[in-house]
Amino acid sequence: MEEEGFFSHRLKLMVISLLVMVLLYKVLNMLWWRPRKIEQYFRKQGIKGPPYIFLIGNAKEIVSLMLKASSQPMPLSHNILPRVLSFYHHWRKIYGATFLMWFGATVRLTVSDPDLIREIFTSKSEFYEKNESHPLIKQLEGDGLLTLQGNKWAHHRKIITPIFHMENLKLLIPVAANSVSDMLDKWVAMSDSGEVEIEVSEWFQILTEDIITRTVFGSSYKDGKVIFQLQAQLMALTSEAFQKVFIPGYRLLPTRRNMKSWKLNKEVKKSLVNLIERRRRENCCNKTQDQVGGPKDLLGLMIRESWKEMEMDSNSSPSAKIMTVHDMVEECKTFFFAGEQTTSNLMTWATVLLAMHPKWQVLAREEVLQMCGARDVPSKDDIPKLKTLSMILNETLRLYPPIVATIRRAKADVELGGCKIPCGTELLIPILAVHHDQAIWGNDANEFNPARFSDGVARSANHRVAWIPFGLGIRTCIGQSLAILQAKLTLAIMLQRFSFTLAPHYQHAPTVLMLLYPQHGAPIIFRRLVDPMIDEDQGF
Ligand code: HEM
Repeated sequence: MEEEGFFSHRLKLMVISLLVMVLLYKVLNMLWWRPRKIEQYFRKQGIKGPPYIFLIGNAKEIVSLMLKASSQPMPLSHNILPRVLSFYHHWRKIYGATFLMWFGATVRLTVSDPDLIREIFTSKSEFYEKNESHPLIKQLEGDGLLTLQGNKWAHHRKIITPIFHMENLKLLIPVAANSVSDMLDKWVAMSDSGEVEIEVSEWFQILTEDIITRTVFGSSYKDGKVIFQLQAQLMALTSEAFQKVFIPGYRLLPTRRNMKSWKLNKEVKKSLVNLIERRRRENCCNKTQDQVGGPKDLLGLMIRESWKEMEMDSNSSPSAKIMTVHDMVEECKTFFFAGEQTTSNLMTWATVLLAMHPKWQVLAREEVLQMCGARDVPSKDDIPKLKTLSMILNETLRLYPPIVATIRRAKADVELGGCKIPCGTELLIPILAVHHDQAIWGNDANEFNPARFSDGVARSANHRVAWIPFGLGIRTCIGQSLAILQAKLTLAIMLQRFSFTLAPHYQHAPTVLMLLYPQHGAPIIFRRLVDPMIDEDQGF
């Protein structure tokens, strides 16, 4: 008996030791042997990069390069790549444009050749997928269009697309113009002797919050506004956390900030569920309610679709896809995340650029005055005719794209530009670097020259895949027409009422924290144009 117990004890010990050894092998393989093997695999193909460091990869060097670059403002130049993507700029000089780098034990290959970018996003897109976001961002972005994959993504995209049809967006113009006018009236009220200094990035954020809220909630705008104000607080808290050095698992600890975030997150979800349930009940009593008048909104479309799907489901196929309340909640969060700060950043940089380049400001104002006069807000028919403004926005998105890079992951072993890429490799596409590449845009790649877009985007550079601020292929930005419409409307009304210059204490410091933003704000001096027709003639 005793002998039997002794053997079973030894057996247990052996099994435990074996399990520990297997675990150790797996950990070492993941954190050491596999990265080394991948490094060698790429080196044999002529692709090098900064060496992998156990566990952290190149994170320490990336953080230190980024901190050094953002420690001081830069001259008033648009050569912002060395400051904004300092690690990319640094290693590209050493290893060439295609190099390997490590985020922890995850390998990333940089790809900036437009032919290869086209392959990844369009001709061979079935071999690539979106990667998982940073855990902090994951809780903000919602499990909606941005992150969904496969059939569920295609189903949601089909339901949501009608919101962004031009005919629908045009219906938003009167309310959007009212919001812009209200904002500018406040600036006038704040101005002493016709002049006022405005931190535009803050004001534009409030403005875009408003239009996104209308796009998402439509007739439930007021309730939606309260919810999105909470979501905005959550986003500010996450930005703060994002600036701290990332410690794995830290976000799970009950710190004061984490607890506040959890509470806000819960409140947002609960309020969205309540709002959706209420609207469903209303629609149930009057299913046509959302169809009369007003633009289509995200919530209305999703609820209507879920009714249709439920009817279909009860009649026929039990496998029909149904959009659940949870799906709707996640899509609302996604829209706020994807649409709010991106658009306000575009408007901020466009205003800064027009303040830096008065010649283009005058040209843009002349066009607005010619199309709509000095007082009338631009109508749905005027907006497409504002060609100079379109060129200015395209050039702004080229030089200062709100999203400076994107990532795809190889779903299988693939070949790209003659290079063999193992399954799981992440590809980093530095949109900002493509947009500033002299080989693509010519010697004036770092100059502000909207005229390069005078014959349209397709002819602005020597490659058709050179301008990609909204991404490319089937996962291209669904909200781009809304963003451009809002930016055009806002700038047009602003140009009608004010001339503007950089505040003397403006510091040029583009930096990236999720999106590209002005590190020290964007203070602009606005001067009221009493009669823009006359002021224009006098050369303002
Ligand atoms: C200037 C403003 C904007 C910029 C620069 C921008 C940029 C982008 C980019 C680069 C992508 C593709 C990301 C990738 O492929 O990895 C994207 C996707 C997306 N954007 Fe935008 N965006 C803007 C405004 C908006 C607005 C206003 C909305 C919504 C109201 C929006 C909603 C989305 C959504 C839902 C996706 C995911 C589409 C999909 O995968 O099907 N964006 N955006």
